[in-house]
This record gives sequence, structure tokens and C-alpha cells, in this order.
Amino acid sequence: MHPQRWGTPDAATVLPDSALGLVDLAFGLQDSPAVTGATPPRIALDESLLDGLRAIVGDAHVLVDDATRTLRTRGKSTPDLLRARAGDLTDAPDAVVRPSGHDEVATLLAWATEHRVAVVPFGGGTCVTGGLAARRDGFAGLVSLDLVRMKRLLDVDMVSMTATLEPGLRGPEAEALLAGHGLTLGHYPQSFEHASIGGFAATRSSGQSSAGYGRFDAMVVALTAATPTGTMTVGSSPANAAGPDLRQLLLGSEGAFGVITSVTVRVRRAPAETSYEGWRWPSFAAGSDAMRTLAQAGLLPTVIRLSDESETAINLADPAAIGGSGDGCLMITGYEGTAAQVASRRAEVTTVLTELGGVPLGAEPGEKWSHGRFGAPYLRDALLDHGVLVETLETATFWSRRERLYADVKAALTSSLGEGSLVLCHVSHVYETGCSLYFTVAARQGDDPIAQWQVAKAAASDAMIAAGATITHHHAVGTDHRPWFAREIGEVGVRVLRAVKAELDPAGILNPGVLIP
Ligand SMILES: Cc1cc2nc3c(=O)[nH]c(=O)nc-3n(C[C@H](O)[C@H](O)[C@H](O)COP(=O)(O)OP(=O)(O)OC[C@H]3O[C@@H](n4cnc5c(N)ncnc54)[C@H](O)[C@@H]3O)c2cc1C
Repeated sequence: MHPQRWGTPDAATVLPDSALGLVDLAFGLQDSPAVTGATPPRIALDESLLDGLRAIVGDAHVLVDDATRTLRTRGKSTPDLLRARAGDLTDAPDAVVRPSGHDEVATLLAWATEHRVAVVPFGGGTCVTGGLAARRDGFAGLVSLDLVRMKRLLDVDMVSMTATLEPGLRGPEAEALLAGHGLTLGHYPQSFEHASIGGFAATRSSGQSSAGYGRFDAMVVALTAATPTGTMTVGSSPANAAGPDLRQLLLGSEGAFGVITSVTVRVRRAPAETSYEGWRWPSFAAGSDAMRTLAQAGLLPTVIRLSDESETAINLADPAAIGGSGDGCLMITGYEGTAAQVASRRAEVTTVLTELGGVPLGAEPGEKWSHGRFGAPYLRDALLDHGVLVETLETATFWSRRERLYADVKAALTSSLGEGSLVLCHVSHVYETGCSLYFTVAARQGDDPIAQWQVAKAAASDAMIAAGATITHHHAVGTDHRPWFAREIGEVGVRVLRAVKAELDPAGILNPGVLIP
């Protein structure tokens, strides 16, 4: 991936004149070019430590060149991109180390413990919560443990419908391997094209088809992790009552407890048919109530998302048509499966949504959404180029608190970003008992856009905790969410996590400063 932008340069969004005119009107166009030619700081690891790494993974897999170190610096949140655009590479690792498999990872962790070297597991690098910006003070150096060589499909069990994957597989690579067996995982976060299997597990990711396939953590039946004090293999059966579920200790552990070296997931037959369509609702509340009705009746489609009035009006999915998308609230529904499954679920959903007052818009909005579903992050770069601050955040709550959460977070963002800012929202994931709200903001960049965003983010995070919601539904904790995470889980929860950390990583070499409050 480009070190200062999302994805690949070929896919970059070029804003059409119509959109540029609207951006100018809303925020005032300001040229905001990225600094080029910045180099990472001096390598802190001395030659004998680098030789130690080389002895474990081989000379070719210990990389210390500027370009590789730059590419493994931080993740892809807007503050990460703003720092990268400003030429700030202070979080660059001293070396990038690429193990070939579980045993080399385990040896690396033992070596790092002995030599007090901090280790940051690196999957796809799409983290948006500071989970790749570990603390380095008190350590002899910091290495990025890049899982890029661990890309095998280790096993397929067609009887149980499970597959065991190595962590370095990116979303499309995993899907391509599974497609060879007629299977799919069905996990499509917006970062799908670049994020990895290990990253999905380590952050408890949730994809756009979560209504049909479930969150990533719900797909995982077993996993193996190398920790500094030994290997943990968990998940001996589809379900059990053998004490607390230790899979859940590793899922969402963000590289702070161990490095996930294989993941066994539940898989499904690749869908023979897919069909996406749009619905219009008179209000966000009416559309949300319809989603709740479907979820509680057990009638969810594979994909369901609902934009609020502002997001519907702005129509971010299609840069060529920004600002031109009509009234009310747009809902996208999608169906995947056999032709019979698609037809029957679509008929059931259509009956319920029509009864509740939804207006069917046909296939066009659905197809447009499906076509552009991985493209929106490129729009952020185009807007950053023109001096617009763009960022997202997400949360989740129970249905009975949805309205308050929406109002409070929106008010917090609007008042802290000031007049002229845009705050957009959609319901991104739906459950029987509640849903996730995903906010996108845009504002004119001030002199210090990172501080500007941090103020807004803190206000929104306070509002989430005050409303009894979670600080994150699927982006994870990283470093950015740690203070609010501590408030969410309470003092005893914090002590439990610290105790686990002390047991699995007594020297604290794994992702220092990430996750654990
Ligand atoms: C544009 C954009 C869109 C996004 N959309 C979504 C979305 O729709 N849904 C969603 O859930 N998230 C989304 N994200 C967030 C991000 O893609 C997810 O958190 C993803 O799961 C991270 O995977 P990764 O492979 O890139 O992990 P990385 O960014 O490499 O790492 C994330 C964290 O996990 C740790 N880690 C990585 N691999 C391992 C491993 N094998 N063992 C232990 N620890 C490990 C890292 O140290 C880090 O702390 C989005 C991000 C961006 C930039």
C-alpha cells in the first residue's frame, strides 16, 4: 500500500469538477500536498541484535531499508495519514522481520523477550486505532513482525465446513484459495482488499455482510497463537462447556497477548447468486425500526445498512454524483446464496419492509453500492489533498438506546468540529438486540488537523460512554481508545487484562501501549 494514502495508486479517486465545486462551497479548497522524501529515524537496534534476528528468519527476511520501514509505520487512520503526509516517521520500526511460520514466530518472541526488543505484529496495516504505533521507550528497539510470508491454506474440512488459514493472507487471497474448493468466508470489511486474516481475528473485525455471515469472531472455531511464554491452541469443538471460552481471550487481543499464527474458520458454499437493492425510508428512525423488526423476526438479508438523512443526501458512494441523491434515508439490502435462498429471503424481507412503509428503489442503488463498496477510502485521500479533514468512528448499543446514542454522538461531533462541518451516519451492523452506528465527518482543516480531530474524537467518545454504548464495535482499541476502554470495562476488567498480559508476556514486549489500559 502507498505509505501516505489508502490502497494502490491506480485506484485513486480523482474528484470531478462538480464535486470539487461543492467541496469548495462547503469547506473552501486548500491545497494540502504531502511531504515527499522523508526518511525514518536512525536504526536503534545494534548490529549484534540484527544478527540475532537474521539467525532466526534468515538474512533475506530482516529488512532495514528506509522504504520497507516507512511502509510498516502506523496504520491508516486519518491521523496516521496526516502524520505520514507531514513526513513524520517517528514511529517507524527499526527492522521489519518476516517469519515463515509458527515456529519462527515463537523463536522470535523468546529472543525479543530475552533482549527486551518490542514487537509489533503486522498484518495488512489497515488499523485505524493506533494499534501499530507501539511505545518503544525502555526497549532496545522495535521490530515489525510482518506476517506476509505466512499465506497458506493449511486445511479444508468439507464435512465440517471449516478451513484453517495462515494469518498473513489478505482478504482476496483467502477468498481465492477458498473459491478453489467452492467455498467462501463471506467476510468483507471495507478494508477487505488489504487487511489480513490475522488482523481480522486480532481486532474482532466485522464485515459488510455481517447480517448474513456474522462477525469475524463468530466465524472462528479454533486458533493458535505463539506467546512469549508458550503456544496456545484453542477450539477443540464447535461448542463446549469446558470453562470460559479461551478463544475469546485471543480474538481481539490486538497482538498484546501473542501472535495469531493460524485461524480455523467456519466457511460456507460460495453463493451461486447475489442480488443487491435499495429502499427509501422517510426517516432514520423509521428505517432503523424496520431493521430491528427484521432482526428480531430472524429475517435479515445478507447485507443491510441504512444511511441517515445527511449521508443519503451527500451520497459518498459515488463521487461523480456527490450531493445529488434525494430525500429520506437510503437502505441497501443484499441477498447471497442459492437462487432459491435468495428468492425466498428476498420475498420475506420485501413483504416486511413494504408493510412498514419502505419504498423499493430497485436494483440500481444496490448495484452501485456493491460496485463502489471498497472505493470510498480513496475519496478520503482526495479530500485530504484539498485540505478537508475526513475521518470515521463507530460504536454500538442496544435498540432502546440507539436514538440517544445517535443524537449525542452527532451533537458532540458537530459542536466540536464547528459550523460548516458535516456529520454523516449509517447503521452498519444489525443484531436482534441492537446495532452499530458508523459516523463519517468532514470539516475544513485548521492549522493542526490532528489536534482538531482529537478534540472531536474525545467528545464523541465521552458521549458514547455516557450513553452506555461501546467505544468500538469493530475498529478495536489500539492506543486511541484505551482511556475510554478502561471506563467501559471497569477497574476489575482492567486488572484481569493486565494479569493475562503479565502471564503471557511478562516482559511486555508485545505491542507495548496497545490495548491494555
Ligand atoms: C478504509 C478502511 C476501512 C475499514 N473498514 C473496516 C470494516 O468495514 N470493518 C472492520 O472491522 N474494520 C475495518 N477497518 C479497520 C481494519 O481494516 C481492521 O481492524 C482489520 O481487521 C485490520 O486488519 P489488518 O490485517 O490490516 O491488521 P493490522 O492493521 O496489521 O493490525 C491490527 C492490529 O492487530 C495486530 N495484529 C495483526 N495481525 C496479527 C496477528 N496475526 N496476531 C496478533 N496480532 C495481530 C496488530 O499488531 C495491530 O494491533 C477499516 C480500516 C480502513 C483503513
